Amino acid sequence: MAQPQALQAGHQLLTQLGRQLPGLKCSSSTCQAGTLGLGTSGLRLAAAAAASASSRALTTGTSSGRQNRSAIRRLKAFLRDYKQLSKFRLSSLVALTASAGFAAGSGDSIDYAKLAWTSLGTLGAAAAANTLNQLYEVANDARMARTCNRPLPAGRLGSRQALLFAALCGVGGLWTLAEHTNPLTTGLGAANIVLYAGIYTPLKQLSIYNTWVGAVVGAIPPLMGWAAAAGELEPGAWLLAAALFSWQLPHFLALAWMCQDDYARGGFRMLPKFDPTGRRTAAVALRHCAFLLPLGAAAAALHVTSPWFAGEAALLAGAMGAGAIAFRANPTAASARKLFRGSLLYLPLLLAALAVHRQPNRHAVTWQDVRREAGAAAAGAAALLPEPLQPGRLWQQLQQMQPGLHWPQLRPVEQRYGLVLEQLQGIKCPSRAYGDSVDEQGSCSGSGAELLAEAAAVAAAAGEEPGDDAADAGQ
Ligand SMILES: CC(C)=CCC/C(C)=C/CC/C(C)=C/COP(=O)(O)OP(=O)(O)O
Repeated sequence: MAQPQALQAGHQLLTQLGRQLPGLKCSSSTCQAGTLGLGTSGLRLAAAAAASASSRALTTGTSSGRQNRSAIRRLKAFLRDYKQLSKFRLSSLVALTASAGFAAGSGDSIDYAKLAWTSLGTLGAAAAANTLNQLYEVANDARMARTCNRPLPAGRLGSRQALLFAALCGVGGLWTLAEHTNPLTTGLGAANIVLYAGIYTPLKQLSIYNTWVGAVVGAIPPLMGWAAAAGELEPGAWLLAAALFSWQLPHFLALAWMCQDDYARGGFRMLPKFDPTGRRTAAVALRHCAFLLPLGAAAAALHVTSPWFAGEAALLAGAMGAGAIAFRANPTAASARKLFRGSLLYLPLLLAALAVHRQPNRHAVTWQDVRREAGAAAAGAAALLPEPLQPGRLWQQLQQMQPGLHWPQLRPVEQRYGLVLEQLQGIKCPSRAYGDSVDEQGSCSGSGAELLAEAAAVAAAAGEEPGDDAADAGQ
């Protein structure tokens, strides 16, 4: 019994140590054990306990059990390092904002498989960007208590491993987006890696405006999600991006205020360093909380959400704004921490409210929807339509929209519908392809479902009057 207990004690101490490392406070000045509240003697004690536990295990334990445990420990440490390299929590939050964009940009139904691919691709791209960011900042991170235990400055991973990981995540993420979404989404993902790793990251050491550029980086993932769902960027997408932009300023400025000495040690130029009274920092944070107040009303006005969201979003922004007001009145580490924590609550709550009150995007009919419905309609039509089928009114409308289309002289009718749909794939706005209502400017409205219902009605009419081409033509 003594052996497992001894092992457990050693393991617990090491685990405790491991847990405390990522929780370093940014106010400490070094990355040594003293900052952990354990002290170097505590560290030695932990190491001694672990060593004594393992030596006892050596004498009494079975070697295979020991090997298994040590292999599991190594695997866990390995995974933990790569998780840190990807800034997994931040990358997951980024993927979540892309999912929110996808849901908001979707039509009547959400294509969950595509949503999952979009989130996964975004996660890969964000992990690549975060790894490149850490590769650039090894020396800076080593000087900061908040970041010195990251795998690169701590020496647990080398730059070649990190570069390979960045390449794998980046290529994998962008390939996933290219394969499962569209060029717009993939292009935004690629551009965002360049913006974050190539522009924002060096700018952190050059100008306080890095925070604003970083806010643009954080605003792009919801655009990616929307683009993946709808194939284009509509006003609702820009509204979501604006929300993410404004949210990041109070969030990152509060963090920069709390950790200002640490950032200065790292060589980063953050606004608080040049703002000893905190008035400018607080004013920017407060201004962006104010920008968030009417966000929900704008979303409701654009039919992105129901009007309920207007009230809820205003309440959430008001609560975060109260934190910013308190910070402005008394810019201390404590009031900055409150604002920071408030911002951490704000975003998931806002996204949850958006998901609950989302309204279908009338402009977005996914090709999955169209194909599914067309398949069903075509199957029904095949049973009813007389042969040969002549191009009817619907077809004429489609040709007006897209003059290059040709009528496939093929039977049976399912194939014909299938081929027409194949040709329509290239059209940017699927509902426009259906020609339900297209205004002078070429803006599209209506939905594929409406036209398919019309197709089914025409098919049914043709079935009632076999051979009557006029019915098919809808004339
Ligand atoms: C699709 C894609 C490429 C998305 C990228 C999204 C992304 C990485 C957003 C993060 C935005 C941001 C300013 C983080 C802070 O970085 P920091 O360098 O200040 O953080 P640190 O101080 O913890 O290193």
